[in-house]
Amino acid sequence: MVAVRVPLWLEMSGRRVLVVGGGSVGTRRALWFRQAGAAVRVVGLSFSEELRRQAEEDESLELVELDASDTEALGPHVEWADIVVIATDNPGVNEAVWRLARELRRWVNDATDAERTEIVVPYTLELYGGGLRVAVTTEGRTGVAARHARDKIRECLEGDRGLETLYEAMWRVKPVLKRLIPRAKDRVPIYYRIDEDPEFRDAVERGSLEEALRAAARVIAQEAQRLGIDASPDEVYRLLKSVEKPISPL
Ligand SMILES: C[C@@]1(CC(=O)O)c2cc3[nH]c(cc4nc(cc5[nH]c(cc(n2)[C@H]1CCC(=O)O)[C@@](C)(CC(=O)O)[C@@H]5CCC(=O)O)C(CC(=O)O)=C4CCC(=O)O)c(CCC(=O)O)c3CC(=O)O
Ligand SMILES: NC(=O)C1=CN([C@@H]2O[C@H](COP(=O)(O)OP(=O)(O)OC[C@H]3O[C@@H](n4cnc5c(N)ncnc54)[C@H](O)[C@@H]3O)[C@@H](O)[C@H]2O)C=CC1
Repeated sequence: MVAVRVPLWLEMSGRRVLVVGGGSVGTRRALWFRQAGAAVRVVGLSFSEELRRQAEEDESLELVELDASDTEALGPHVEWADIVVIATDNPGVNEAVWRLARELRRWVNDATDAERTEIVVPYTLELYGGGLRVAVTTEGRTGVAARHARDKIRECLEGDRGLETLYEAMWRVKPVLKRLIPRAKDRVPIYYRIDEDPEFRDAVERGSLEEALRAAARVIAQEAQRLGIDASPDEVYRLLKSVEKPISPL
């Protein structure tokens, strides 16, 4: 396995995940992918109480009783999936499933072997109702250190009012700029003009969202006018205020 994996955020709705093993790890992974919107099928000799309960009320969570060492029976389930999660407590079975999934060119998340897993599930935290998310991993070298790092990052970010104000101001700026300034080449430098504007910075540092939005509106109107696009600071401010929150938390 290569040493450096590429960090990515994946949209999982419309995707299918096969989890092999219905114990505590299989349960965690199944619910994690299910929560992210994937259809999940769990194959195992037995299933946790939690999986059974959840599967009863969720038609996108399916439980199939099957011996995964029977690769002929498992084949169609692997073919059905985009991602195969390996999570049984039998190393021989895990190895066989890994081979089969690789043969069929499915992405593999091997929860039982950090070296050979293709997809790593990191330690995560969410701020601002899921608007800002952080993922930390040691790629299986030591989860304990990754967990501590995650908790330290949380402590550092949670108390930062300036960062929260910056986030709250800037998610409103993006759709307004996209609407007002059609060309990306013209638009992109404006994000930095706003970020560097002394009044904007001062308002952000003091945690004043209203003043930050006023300053952003002034910079945007100024830059728009320079490009021959007519927009007053008051109009831009109203546009900024009317932007709807871009995400709904998981
Ligand atoms: C590679 C990876 C798998 C992947 O990416 O799929 C991996 C691999 C392995 N972990 C093992 C053990 C444990 N993992 C946990 C917990 C979590 N482990 C998670 C991720 C990852 N674990 C990925 C890399 C993460 C990184 O390094 O940054 C979390 C974040 C997500 C989740 O699992 O849902 C979840 C956090 C839950 C939370 O805190 O919320 C606990 C604690 C517990 O279970 O409560 C233990 C037992 C105690 C211990 O060992 O620390 C073993 C067996 C070791 C052995 O046999 O000795 C292997 C296999 C191996 O090492 O080969
Ligand atoms: N990545 C992680 O965070 C962690 C990974 N692990 C690894 O995950 C493995 C599983 O751990 P747990 O879920 O706690 O074990 P568990 O004992 O709770 O569950 C094992 C599951 O595997 C299933 N299984 C066993 N043989 C099977 C077969 N032939 N076909 C189909 N299903 C089969 C069982 O039915 C059961 O549902 C551990 O052995 C360890 O290697 C363990 C802890 C954390």
